[in-house]
Amino acid sequence: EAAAKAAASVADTGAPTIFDKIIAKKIPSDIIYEDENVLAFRDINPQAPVHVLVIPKLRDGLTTLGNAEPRHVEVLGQLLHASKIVAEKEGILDGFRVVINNGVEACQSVYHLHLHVLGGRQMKWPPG
Ligand SMILES: CCNS(=O)(=O)OC[C@H]1O[C@@H](n2cnc3c(N)ncnc32)[C@H](O)[C@@H]1O
Repeated sequence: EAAAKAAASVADTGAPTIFDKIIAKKIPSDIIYEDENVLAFRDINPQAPVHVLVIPKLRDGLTTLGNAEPRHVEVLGQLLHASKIVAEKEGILDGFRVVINNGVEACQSVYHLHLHVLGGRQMKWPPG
């Protein structure tokens, strides 16, 4: 438990994640939006009719939001703006949720920062 938590907060070891393969177009993905800095693609295990992941193309230490530094402010804004574009494209601008899972207790499983854009159904609150 403690070890897992420590691991989750460890700075970027540079170890590739599955998202590196998606960015490099080495494995297939259903891309919804892409620009110079950001990539958005459908989640492989959707938790809602619309479930899209929004990631920075350059990780640069951004394994988790908890590892964000002042140098990341611009890309953090780009990720949020891209999330809005995804919601617009998916027709869920009037009802969507943006989720960042940070660390083991938040069920983070891929250590490359990503925003979940979820929608297309009535959401519940509080989240589980
Ligand atoms: C439990 C949340 N854990 S998480 O917040 O870390 O989210 C990781 C997300 O990546 C998704 N994922 C993993 N591999 C792929 C892939 N190859 N293509 C698209 N999405 C993927 C998972 O379904 C999961 O929702």
